[in-house]
Amino acid sequence: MDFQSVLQVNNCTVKINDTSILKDVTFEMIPGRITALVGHNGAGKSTLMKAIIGSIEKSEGTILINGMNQDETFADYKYQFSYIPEEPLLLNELTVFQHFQLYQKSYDIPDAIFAERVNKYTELFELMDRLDEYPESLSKGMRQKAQTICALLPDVPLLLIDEPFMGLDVYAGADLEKLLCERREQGTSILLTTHQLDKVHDLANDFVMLTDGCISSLGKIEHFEKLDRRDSK
Ligand SMILES: Nc1ncnc2c1ncn2[C@@H]1O[C@H](COP(=O)(O)OP(=O)(O)OP(=O)(O)O)[C@@H](O)[C@H]1O
Repeated sequence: MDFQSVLQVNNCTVKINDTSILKDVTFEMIPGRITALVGHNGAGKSTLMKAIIGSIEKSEGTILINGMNQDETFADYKYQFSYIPEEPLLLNELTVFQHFQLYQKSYDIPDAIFAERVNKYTELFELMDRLDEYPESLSKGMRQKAQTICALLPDVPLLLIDEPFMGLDVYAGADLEKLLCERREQGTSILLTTHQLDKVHDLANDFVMLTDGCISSLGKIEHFEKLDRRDSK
């Protein structure tokens, strides 16, 4: 086992209704880098994200974060990552601030760090005046911002982000980009999906390309630049 990898996905197959959506997927991420998961619509990117967070069952393979096996130590495994889904998954009965508190409790975030990050991120994403509101009164972009802040509150080794810039205005997108770079400098590894190839080039160190549920290529971002761009749409 290679403990230098923050994420190891080994020979993963995921089936939905007997159809293989992911087929024998194997790749790893080394710490402190941003990896872009790219591929056309329906290639299996979100399914792979869901397999990593454990919300979809694999039929074969293993997934390890920091050497912790998803199938053996799930309680510890889940503290190794936070996840921003493509569509915000907020709870109707909790206010924005209560969502933040839920993350504080789940990840044992010390009060001082929690207060500092809530202030910093809500100011940055202009949610300061929305803390006591429920998700239904927020716009989609605001819900996405609240969800993004939740995932950025803990210090986790691995951040998983499905379409991070979807629904964010250009200012919020640029702020998020800066925050992700800041986190990478602090040693966090980030796996993100995006169709925005300019972002892939600006942000990522590595790429993994999925084609029809299989990895069709992977490597350093410099090599992605040499690929035919039509392959990644
Ligand atoms: N719950 C489901 N039931 C049946 N098929 C599904 C289900 N979820 C995903 N699929 C199928 O799995 C394949 C991969 O879907 P997935 O959402 O992972 O792709 P994606 O690469 O994230 O696409 P996009 O870029 O459009 O977000 C698609 O063919 C999709 O129809």
